[in-house]
Amino acid sequence: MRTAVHSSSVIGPTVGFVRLPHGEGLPLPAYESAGAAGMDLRAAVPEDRPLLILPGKRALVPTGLVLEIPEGMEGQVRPRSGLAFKHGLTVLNSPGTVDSDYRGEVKVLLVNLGDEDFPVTRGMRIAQIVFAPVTQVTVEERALAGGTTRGAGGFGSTGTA
Ligand SMILES: O=c1ccn([C@H]2C[C@H](O)[C@@H](COP(=O)(O)OP(=O)(O)OP(=O)(O)O)O2)c(=O)[nH]1
Ligand SMILES: [Mg+2]
Repeated sequence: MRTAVHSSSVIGPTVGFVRLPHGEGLPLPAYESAGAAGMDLRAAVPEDRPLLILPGKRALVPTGLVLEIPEGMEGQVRPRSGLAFKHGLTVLNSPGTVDSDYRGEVKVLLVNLGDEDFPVTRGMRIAQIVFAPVTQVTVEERALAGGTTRGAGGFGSTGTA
């Protein structure tokens, strides 16, 4: 049973959603619980032609949506943990980055890491998108980086336990 879509009391920035013709009839993404971080994205594949992803293969899945994300924000396309756990299905480039100036269709790059064929059907919730602030920095070339206690230690330099 699907639970009701919640309308959060949190008022955030507004993101524009434009539905493309092949997305007609699909529900717009929505927060599925009051405190959800992401909105689920649905597959805008033809009703009569599910997209079959074979084990080890990947597919770019259309969502039927063009977004208008405010400047200073991005959309992060992330896997749904249920699909990853049950079927080994994940987002290959996770988190996918949707730039605020992108006006093409948002697509989800799914990869099947499971051992069975996975059929993506129309309207299936295949991934989620999280909107987040972005900071663009100014590049300042320097001759040397200032010293720190860590220095160049990394990749396990502080131990494993
Ligand atoms: O999961 C994703 C990732 C990206 N995009 C779209 C929106 C993003 O703004 C654009 C470019 O993404 P990215 O910068 O990750 O790809 P690129 O390989 O660097 O392509 P480009 O040269 O177009 O930036 O592709 C998606 O629809 N879904
Ligand atoms: Mg890029």
